[in-house]
Amino acid sequence: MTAHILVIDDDPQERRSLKAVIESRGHAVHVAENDQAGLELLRKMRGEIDAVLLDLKSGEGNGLSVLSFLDRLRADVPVIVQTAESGTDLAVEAMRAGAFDFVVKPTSLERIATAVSNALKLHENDPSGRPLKRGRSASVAFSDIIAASAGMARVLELGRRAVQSHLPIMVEGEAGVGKEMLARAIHSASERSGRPFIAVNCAAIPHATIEAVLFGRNDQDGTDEGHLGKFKEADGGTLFLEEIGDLPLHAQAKLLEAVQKGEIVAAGGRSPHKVDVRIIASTSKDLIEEVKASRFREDLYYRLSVFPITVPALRRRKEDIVHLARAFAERFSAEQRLQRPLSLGSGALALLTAYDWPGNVRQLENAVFRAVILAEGNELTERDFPQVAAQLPGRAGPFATALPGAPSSPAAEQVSTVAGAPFIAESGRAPAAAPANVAASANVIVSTDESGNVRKLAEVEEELIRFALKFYRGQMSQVARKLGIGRSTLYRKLKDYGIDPDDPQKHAA
Ligand SMILES: Nc1ncnc2c1ncn2[C@@H]1O[C@H](COP(=O)(O)OP(=O)(O)OP(=O)(O)O)[C@@H](O)[C@H]1O
Repeated sequence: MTAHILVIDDDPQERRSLKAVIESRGHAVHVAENDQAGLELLRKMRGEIDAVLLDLKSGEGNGLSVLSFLDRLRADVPVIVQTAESGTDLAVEAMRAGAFDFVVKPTSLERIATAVSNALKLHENDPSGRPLKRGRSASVAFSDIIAASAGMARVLELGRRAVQSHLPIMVEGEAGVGKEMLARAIHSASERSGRPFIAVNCAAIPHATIEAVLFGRNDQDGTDEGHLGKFKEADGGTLFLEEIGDLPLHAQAKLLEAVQKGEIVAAGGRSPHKVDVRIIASTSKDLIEEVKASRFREDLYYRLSVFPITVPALRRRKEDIVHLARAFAERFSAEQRLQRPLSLGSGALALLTAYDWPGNVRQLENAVFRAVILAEGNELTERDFPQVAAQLPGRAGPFATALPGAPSSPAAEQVSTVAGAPFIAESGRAPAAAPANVAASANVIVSTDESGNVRKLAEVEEELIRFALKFYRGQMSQVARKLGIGRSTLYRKLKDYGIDPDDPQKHAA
């Protein structure tokens, strides 16, 4: 089948070469010389482009504008970014923003052709939605929410309690933490479950039309059925107002009235209509700050935040990562009709746990999805998560060759076999979840002494600080940040333990 590939590159020579190599694989190529022209083509050919190959230095927007455009569009198009060695930071940013893959120039045309084939493979396997924002089933039960950490157990407890009440709920948390999933679970467990759950992303609707979208619009002959408005659509059910902090002030005033009186007035109309809607709002912004800056009405804030639930970022509940990754691997294996679900090797699990996941559960879900689609064996290994490996400092993994800008050092070499995170092991043996080679590595912190007793906290702390100094090559602010302590505390501890930051392995005489 001929696929349509859009190449965005400002260098005419590069465009010609890329066009030739992609066409030689039987695909049709469309070229654009900058982001703007690329966006235009995407708009015109919406639905027809199967993958985008984007040079990150194209145009003024540094290519990232195309990614945010795709994001806004929730377009079903994998994007492969190309960048020069000096632009690898940008490439990593792009991966976070949802790019499918990246290649660092100079690279072989073969590597690019393979990246395109992989992207098409992914696209073919999931034509329903862009991997970054996968669709979710309408009905979500609390039992579908994977929660192994104490933080998430608390969220579920609050969620279950919220089911019983009729109060508005405010779900707070970074993008991708699972706010909508929680809102859906609350709806499904409530007596409103037989009625609609309507989600509206306030950040995605132009200010000029938001009132009509929410409250409907009256045409001259009465209410236009085509513009019922989300409140009416949700009547008897739940209205999920995503990114409520982005609601413009004029719509906030109308929303306040709706919440206070249970009545709405359609845009252009005068008479109020009764509605019975439970509101669940969500925000990734600090709404108190928005109130202080007069961008959000204080009275509305208090009305909506009667029952606040904060979903913690994934990096603050790392215990969930392994469980989530396994569940996603199982789900995607079943979706791909694999004979047996793909398992996750201990190296892969350690890698996934070491990473901070700025895009939270959604990013993890996409990483596992990509890995399942492209996997060749029965088990997912570190090699199946090259983007994650590339973003861990001091890591020389399979990706190091593709990412010349990645940090490398003797420390990096030493930790490369153990996925970037120190394991806490019992004396003399590696933990079950750790790779077999972990015990032999410098990346193990032993938790018991030779007589089998738990070691002193101070000893373990000293060892961890020495490890972190080596791992981050003596970059004190990074070491302090990663250890979760202030710089002055770090300096004090160095002094207490007699650690020389320039030679952390040297023991004081
Ligand atoms: N605890 C969880 N268990 C299983 N899947 C989860 C969990 N949390 C999130 N997900 C999945 O992660 C993805 C992102 O979740 P969701 O859309 O609910 O996040 P969000 O916080 O509403 O994101 P955004 O603010 O960007 O819209 C979804 O596909 C969801 O199914």
